[in-house]
Amino acid sequence: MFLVGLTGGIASGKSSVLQLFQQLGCAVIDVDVIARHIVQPGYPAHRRIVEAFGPEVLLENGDINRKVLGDLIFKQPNQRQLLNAITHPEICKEMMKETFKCFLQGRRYVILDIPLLFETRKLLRYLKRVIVVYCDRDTQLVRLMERNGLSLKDAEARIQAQLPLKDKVRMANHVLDNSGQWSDTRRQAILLHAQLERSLEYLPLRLGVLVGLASITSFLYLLARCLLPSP
Ligand SMILES: CC(C)(COP(=O)(O)OP(=O)(O)OC[C@H]1O[C@@H](n2cnc3c(N)ncnc32)[C@H](O)[C@@H]1O)[C@@H](O)C(=O)NCCC(=O)NCCS
Ligand SMILES: Nc1ncnc2c1ncn2[C@@H]1O[C@H](COP(=O)(O)OP(=O)(O)OP(=O)(O)O)[C@@H](O)[C@H]1O
Repeated sequence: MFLVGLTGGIASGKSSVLQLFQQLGCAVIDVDVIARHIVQPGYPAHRRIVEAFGPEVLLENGDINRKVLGDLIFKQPNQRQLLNAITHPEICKEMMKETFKCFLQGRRYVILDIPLLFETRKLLRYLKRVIVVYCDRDTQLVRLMERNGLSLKDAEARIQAQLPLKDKVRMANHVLDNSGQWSDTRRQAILLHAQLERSLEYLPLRLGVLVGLASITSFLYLLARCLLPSP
């Protein structure tokens, strides 16, 4: 099974594209969903967040107040590092479990939406391909402000907390430009899906050819040893 990473910037359109790949029949894993799961009350990360940031980051029902915690960590890099140190190992464990489930289901490849793939870099070596969902900065700002009801200043702080999207584009194998209409992105994603399906099909084939060639070479070598007189 092969792993394909999908990343981008905050509100660049990763989840929308991931949903489309899922509709096209791909196995998908959304790391933001995992990140929300592992901070529920009762989980170790929840306890450690309260210890580190205090009860101010809790709602009345005990859930994490994501708005308060978000405002805190997107403005202060040291607080962000602290939250990452608590959540990332737990996210990683859960992601490995989900990936293993896909393997047991016999999936040929799985697409993982990992927002901080290039910031953390740890998972890059396991990925066969990386797709970056790009959109220009003004569009990203507007979409982020609208979706999260943020001021310009707060939205800019969130974008600043990540590597520039242009740098991520340079490190990608495939780029989907989501600056325009959704129908345009959808068209690009459908083409990319077909391309991925084709190219990943060739991998087992190439392996088969290699094994075949190795077997023929060994057979010829043994045959030559039997037929040729020994010195
Ligand atoms: C800070 C939190 C509470 C804000 O919650 P909120 O519901 O507002 O945002 P959500 O979780 O939907 O994340 C939205 C996007 O924010 C960006 N983002 C989230 N966490 C971080 C971070 N630590 N550093 C930089 N960008 C981040 C990503 O692009 C993500 O896709 C939450 O994002 C969180 O718990 N983050 C820590 C876990 C993490 O690193 N998640 C990112 C996936 S590895
Ligand atoms: N092509 C598009 N045209 C208009 N709106 C779009 C387009 N693509 C995405 N959006 C909207 O932009 C917002 C961000 O999209 P989405 O949630 O898919 O981004 P994301 O990269 O997953 O965000 P995050 O990093 O916060 O998880 C959403 O409100 C979505 O509906």
